Amino acid sequence: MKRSEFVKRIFALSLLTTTTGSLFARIIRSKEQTLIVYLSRTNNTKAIAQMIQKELGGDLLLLELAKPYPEDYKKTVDQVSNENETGYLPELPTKVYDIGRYNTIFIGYPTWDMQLPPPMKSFLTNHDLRNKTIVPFNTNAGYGLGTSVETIKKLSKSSKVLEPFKIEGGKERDGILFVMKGEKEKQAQIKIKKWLLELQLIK
Ligand SMILES: Cc1cc2nc3c(=O)[nH]c(=O)nc-3n(C[C@H](O)[C@H](O)[C@H](O)COP(=O)(O)O)c2cc1C
Repeated sequence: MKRSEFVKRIFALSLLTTTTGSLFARIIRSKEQTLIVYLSRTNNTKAIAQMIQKELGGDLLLLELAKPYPEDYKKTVDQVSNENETGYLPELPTKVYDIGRYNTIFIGYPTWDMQLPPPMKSFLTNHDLRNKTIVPFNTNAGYGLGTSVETIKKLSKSSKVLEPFKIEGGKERDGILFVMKGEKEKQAQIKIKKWLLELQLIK
């Protein structure tokens, strides 16, 4: 890597800091004006985020939590349900200070409680997403997107929200965790390509 390119990359990374001052969010690659931000507990949504990045490029950002959810599924379900009822927005250690440089922001999440997960509500609330193109993508246990896209539209103000991608992922309730491998992974790759073509984000 040339020195100038290295400096440019470090600069891009340094624009992402945590509120505690420690570096950095997990940016895998710094390129273009696309940000792919995702929340993932059992890595299905993460796999989809990585497939999108492979097709399109862009910066990949895992949404981390100041206080992670319990490992226990049932306890997590109860906590999420409570947060949804009270409108509690969990604290995120990460803020993307240079959000202005991105035109297109992919928002990836699992369906939780038939809603947008509270941490993603926090992310959308904490960032100025006016006049962006927002592209939702989702994995779920077979029950679909719930109210998540309506919530994204509400929280991203005047941004244009494109047609979401959704695919069946894990079923943690039944002990089925990561499924994006083998034939399922291939199907997902084909489905993502078709979706991005339809959105005219790739040619
Ligand atoms: C707290 C919690 C709540 C969930 N609620 C739903 C739901 O309401 N509907 C649904 O289809 N799947 C639900 N799921 C299943 C996840 O959406 C599904 O397993 C998804 O693929 C997980 O993505 P991940 O591997 O990226 O974490 C829930 C999972 C968790 C952990």
